[in-house]
Amino acid sequence: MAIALRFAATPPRLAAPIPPTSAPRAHGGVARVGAQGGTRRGRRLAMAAADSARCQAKREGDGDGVLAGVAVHGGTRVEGEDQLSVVMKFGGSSVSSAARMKEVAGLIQAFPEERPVVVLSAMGKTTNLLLLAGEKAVGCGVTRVSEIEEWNMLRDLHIKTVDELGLPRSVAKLDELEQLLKGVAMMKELTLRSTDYLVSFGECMSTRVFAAYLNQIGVKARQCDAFDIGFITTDDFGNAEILEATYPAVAKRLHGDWIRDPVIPIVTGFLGKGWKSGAVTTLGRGGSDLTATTIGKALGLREIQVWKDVDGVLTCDPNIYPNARTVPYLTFDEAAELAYFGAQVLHPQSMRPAREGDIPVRVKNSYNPKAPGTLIAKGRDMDKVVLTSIVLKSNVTMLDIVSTRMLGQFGFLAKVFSIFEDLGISVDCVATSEVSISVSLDPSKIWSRELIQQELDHVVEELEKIAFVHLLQQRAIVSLIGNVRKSSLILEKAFHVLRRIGVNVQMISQGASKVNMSLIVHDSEAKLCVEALHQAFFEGEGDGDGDGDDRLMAEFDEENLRLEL
Ligand SMILES: Nc1ncnc2c1ncn2[C@@H]1O[C@H](COP(=O)(O)OP(=O)(O)O)[C@@H](O)[C@H]1O
Ligand SMILES: N[C@@H](CC(=O)OP(=O)(O)O)C(=O)O
Repeated sequence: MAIALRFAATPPRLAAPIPPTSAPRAHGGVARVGAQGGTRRGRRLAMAAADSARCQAKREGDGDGVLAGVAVHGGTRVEGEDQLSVVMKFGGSSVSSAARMKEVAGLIQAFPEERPVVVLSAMGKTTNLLLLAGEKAVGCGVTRVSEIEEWNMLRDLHIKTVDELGLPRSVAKLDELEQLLKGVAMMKELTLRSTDYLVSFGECMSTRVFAAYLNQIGVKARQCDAFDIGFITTDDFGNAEILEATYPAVAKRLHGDWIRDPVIPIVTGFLGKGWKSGAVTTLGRGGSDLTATTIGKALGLREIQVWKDVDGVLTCDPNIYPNARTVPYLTFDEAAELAYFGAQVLHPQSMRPAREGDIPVRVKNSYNPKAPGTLIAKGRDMDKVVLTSIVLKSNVTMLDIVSTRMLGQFGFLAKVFSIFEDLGISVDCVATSEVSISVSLDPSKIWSRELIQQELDHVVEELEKIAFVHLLQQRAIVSLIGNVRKSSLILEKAFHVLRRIGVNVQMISQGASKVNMSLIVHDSEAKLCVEALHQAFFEGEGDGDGDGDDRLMAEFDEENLRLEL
């Protein structure tokens, strides 16, 4: 196996750290300049822009109610009481029952000075249940739809929830959903397009129930379907991309509605409208985070909050190793890399709008709102940062591709990658030498779908026309997200730990992102690696034999301690 290690050029210096704030801040009525208007000149420009937009809105009689107080997508803005101020996104784990919805309503009420846009996911595991119910409906026959276990589970959950919240059962759209499942059973067919429509019921139901509950307790709210308020996407059902036109459209709609009638918008996460088909699309699993950051950028909001069931982004997946700790600060780049390499806590694309709009993202725990959470922003002081988080992506397939031709030939890499492009397969990690290339393949073209064997056979067949190919399955990528300026320190320590536990690394890759070093190991050893690396980097354990290794560990512990202080 060829091992190649590519080091990045000198990383850029990042900006000063951002002061922590443990709870959303109030602004009263004082105009505040957003992140991009931080300088005096910026502030003057922002004021001028706001004034001119206000004048224009006045001149135009505020036609359809838009831009009265300047809501600029991704641009400088001035915040006042006529503006929505934050996004609060609550994931499925935060709204999994009536009790949880009451808690979330309490959280929104706890910050009366905020003017939030609320984004909700489907309740609990509803999306999974809808997908399974749809699959079963295809083969079960119309008369047996009512027996589908997953349909019964999600129907019972929604009925119990509306009953406990004291709402009419009709709020939950369950009849419509049952009709749809019967339609699928009748047609004996579920396309990607109809799957998205089916799955959209999860968010359509949770938002309707929650908005009705807020109104019932006297907090004025308006339910909004993302596909009706300007979320315009590609027509890639199951994994649609948000198009640029979304930003002005969403800003116009949400801001206009707010000016006309300032009640809290409760927006369906995860959904959009295909620009050609006009049909409902979904943004890939976990896509409500992306809905939230898109709204944040569209309206140029002060902060995007994503409320989860953990105390923020953690040093590793707590399901893999429960001693995981909260990471207090992250840059957008670190968070994006972490999400892309498999940390389920954030949608892989969700950092993009936040980064482009320079809107800080706060990851909070709806079960423990006092915990400060994680603040994700453009820059942070990286001087004392060594390792930030360890991410594991399992069930990865690797290909070792060795050229059949002589050294020094050109175009080999181009040929290899054009084959991947033609077959629509995305590559995660790459390591190259003169005559060989090792790649790991993204196990999912569509977020949760595994690369199927036929596709793999096809890739190998194509590559074998130009190279010797070895297919290696059941591998795992252990990604070390950290300060690449300390890459030697990180790798020295990591390899020391891995040698100690007897694990052989099969490939190393360090991308240009400057925050991620990826090690490929066998799947069966991956969990052990994460545990041992976590203990060494975050729990201060050497191997205890009192030699230089322990001194190295002590040096690391000292650095980490300084960081914590
Ligand atoms: N590095 C990590 N930090 C925090 N949570 C993680 C991490 N890796 C995986 N997770 C998992 O992600 C879950 C939160 O994400 P998700 O289920 O999408 O939340 P929600 O549905 O509330 O948006 C946690 O419960 C945790 O099990
Ligand atoms: N309900 C969708 C979208 C989503 O974002 O969910 P969550 O926020 O619970 O991860 C899903 O399960 O993929």
